[in-house]
Parts: sequence; C-alpha cells; structure tokens
Amino acid sequence: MSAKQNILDKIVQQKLAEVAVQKEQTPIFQLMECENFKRKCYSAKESISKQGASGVIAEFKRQSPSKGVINGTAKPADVVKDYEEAGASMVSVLTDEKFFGAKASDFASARETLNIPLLRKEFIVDSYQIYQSKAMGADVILLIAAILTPQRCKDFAFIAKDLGMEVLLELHDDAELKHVNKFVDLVGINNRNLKDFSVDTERSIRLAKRLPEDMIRVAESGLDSPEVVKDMRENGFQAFLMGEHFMKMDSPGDTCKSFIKEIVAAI
Ligand SMILES: O=C(O)c1ccccc1NCC(=O)[C@H](O)[C@H](O)COP(=O)(O)O
Repeated sequence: MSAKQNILDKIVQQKLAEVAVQKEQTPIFQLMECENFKRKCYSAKESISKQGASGVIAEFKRQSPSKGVINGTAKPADVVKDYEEAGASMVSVLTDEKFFGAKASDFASARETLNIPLLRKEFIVDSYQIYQSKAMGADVILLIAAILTPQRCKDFAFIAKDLGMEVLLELHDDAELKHVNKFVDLVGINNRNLKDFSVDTERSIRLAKRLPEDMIRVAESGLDSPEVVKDMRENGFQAFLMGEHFMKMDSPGDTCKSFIKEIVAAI
C-alpha cells in the first residue's frame, strides 16, 4: 500500500491517539460546562435553502495531504469574515493539526467572528469529539462514512442532533449509501478519491442521483471554476464545499466574493 492509499487509516490512527489524551485532560462533564454548550446553533439547512443562497461552504484550510501548504500566512478571523461578507452560506474550518496544519485558535477565532453556520471539519472517530465540537461552538459536524460503520454513524449523528447541532455525512461511493440515516441533515459527496487524490465530478453526480430526493446534496473538493459549480447545481447539488481554490489566493475573501457573484447570477 502506498502512502497515498492509506491516508485515511493514518489519520484515524492519529485521531484515536489524540482523543485518548484529550479525554484524560478534559472529560466530557467538563466540556459540558463550557459556555458554547448553551448557545443555539445556526442551521446550515436553513442557510443553504434560503432563496438566492449561494450554497458555497467556504473553507479555511492551511494545508492538505494532497496539496501540501496552501496558505501559510492567512489569518482565520479575517478570512472567515470576508467569506461571510462575500455571501457564503456556511464556513468550514479544519481542526486537524498534524495533516492539515490547523492551529488550536483557528476554530475559536472563526466562532467569535461569524454570524453564519460554522462546520467543524474533523475526522470524528469517537463520540467524545462530538461533545468537544459542541464545546468549541460548532453548528455542524462532519461524519465520514469511510471511517465509520453505519451503526456508529447513526449513533454519532443522534448525539450531535441531541446536542442541537446538524450533521453533514460525507460519502465517497455507492457502498456507503447505507450510512445515510434519519439523523443526517446534509449529504456531502467527495469528488476527491482519497486513494489517489484524483477528482471526478461525474462519479459524484451519479452517486447523488441515488440519494433520497429531499436530501440536501453538498459537492465537496476540487471545485475550481464557476462552470463546474453551475454544472453540479444543475445536477441537483445545492451546496459546494470549497477550500483550496480560495485559500491559494492572496485574498481568499475577494476570490470567494467574485466567485459567488458569478454563480449567483446564474441561478
Ligand atoms: O484535501 C485533502 O487532501 C484531503 C486528504 C485526505 C482527507 C481529506 C482531505 N480533504 C478534506 C476535505 O474534505 C477538503 O478540505 C474539502 O472538501 C475542500 O476541498 P478543496 O476545495 O479541494 O480544498
């Protein structure tokens, strides 16, 4: 197996080790005492479904396993505020340090700054991380089918909903359709094959057609032109998770703004 073939396995191993330490340091009962536990979450479903919404989920992403360093200087509070002002329907902030270079303060400064839904982009392998996400002020969590059984996916989604958050379930292929459950609010289809990092939007379009009709479909990864987003929208996607295309620019916010202007004009 090449380094690329087992990237998710590597990330999962790292997460299990991290979570074991975090549980010792801050048990769940302490997480539940955090201020954010009392806050009412913004709804991604509402934000994305609003009349004329861009559907863009703009991501703060410093680096990635597929691209290395994307932006080593951007300031999270500035970028996410610009994303909000540009018309993003939601902001996503990666919180993994080892593989994505996130700093502990990235998510906190986004939470302080934003008045739109905020997705915690993390590799969730333990229910502890769901309570942690709530304590951090997440509105939405990501569950990745490829690293969870359908039953764990359902249990985790139930906990998130019980805590007032929404759930974005990420799928990669048809075999993962069995992970969709009644607690899932949005289904993301990753255009990126995590084995070889190739991007294939046609595969995502085919998979999206097999989802329950009323499910909000989110196209994820490798979206780099308004034309591709317009095509995905015509094929039933309502939301578009984009990181690199914005973050690789000197001004991610300005790039996001002109991108959104173009796709909204075409709705
Ligand atoms: O981005 C990667 O290289 C990656 C590798 C392994 C697991 C996950 C990965 N990305 C996480 C994401 O979901 C993306 O950050 C997100 O969809 C935005 O993608 P992009 O617009 O291509 O930056």
